[in-house]
Amino acid sequence: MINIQSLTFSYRKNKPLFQNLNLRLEAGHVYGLLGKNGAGKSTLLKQIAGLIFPDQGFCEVNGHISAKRQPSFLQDIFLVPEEFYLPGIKVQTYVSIYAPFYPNFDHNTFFAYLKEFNIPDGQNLTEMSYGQKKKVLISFALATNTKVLIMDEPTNGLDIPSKSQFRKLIASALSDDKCIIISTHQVRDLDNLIDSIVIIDNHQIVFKEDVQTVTDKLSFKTVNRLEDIGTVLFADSSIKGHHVITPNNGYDHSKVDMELLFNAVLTNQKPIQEIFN
Ligand SMILES: Nc1ncnc2c1ncn2[C@@H]1O[C@H](COP(=O)(O)OP(=O)(O)OP(=O)(O)O)[C@@H](O)[C@H]1O
Repeated sequence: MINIQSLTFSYRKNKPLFQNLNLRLEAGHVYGLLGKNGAGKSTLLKQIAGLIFPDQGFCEVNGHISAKRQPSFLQDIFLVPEEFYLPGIKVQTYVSIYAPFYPNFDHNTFFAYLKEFNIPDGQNLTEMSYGQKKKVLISFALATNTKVLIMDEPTNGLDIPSKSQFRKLIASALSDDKCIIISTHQVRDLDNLIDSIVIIDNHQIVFKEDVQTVTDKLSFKTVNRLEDIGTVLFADSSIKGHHVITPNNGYDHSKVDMELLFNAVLTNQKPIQEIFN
């Protein structure tokens, strides 16, 4: 569904952010895009959405080259940016202006999502807090029914109950023909929602695996003594003990600790990659 090939891009001369970056994303998945500050997550999402253009290579979405920004491409992709501006108008007016750009927009679902988030639909957007505006934008994004839905740090600014509502809404919106990409630092917010993990680092995609494959090949556990277990691929200690990643012997069914996996991939990349190759 999304095919990025040999993407090279820099904001400033001689400082490439991406160098021959390749990535394929399929429909029917919720991808979690992880990376350090400044790794290029937002930039990559903007490249996919056709908001900025490659220096070399291309991003192709459903057969359309993003940079060409054809109407048939734009009506089937929606990006919820990390920072956004909403005009000072009522929610209903906002919908009547912007929904027509999306032929599959579902008004009933939009107002149902707003209700789920406790946002009164008669309110003016200028009278809303940042979190409330974000809920309007997320509801709008989901109601567009676009094949590709991209969200940059969507849970930033959401209160604790809204985070679980958000997970519920995304899970219910996913279908076999949709691809959802979420960039986040708040991996715990998206636990149980993300089914594939993509990590960007050092101008490249350094890890891309579905959660099932990760748990088939790796075990995540907490132990008191590192000496008691065999090969340790990565360990992080806390007062609760040593949180470790070990190769899975084939019998373990542990839950992925995304934070631990992220730190492991960034600090001990080669042995982890070898397990997946
Ligand atoms: N408009 C711009 N002009 C010049 N440089 C930019 C611009 N936007 C981003 N950058 C630079 O590109 C790099 C990647 O930025 P980007 O926002 O894509 O990273 P990120 O992974 O989303 O970071 P964060 O986790 O902090 O949100 C950073 O070094 C940033 O300073």
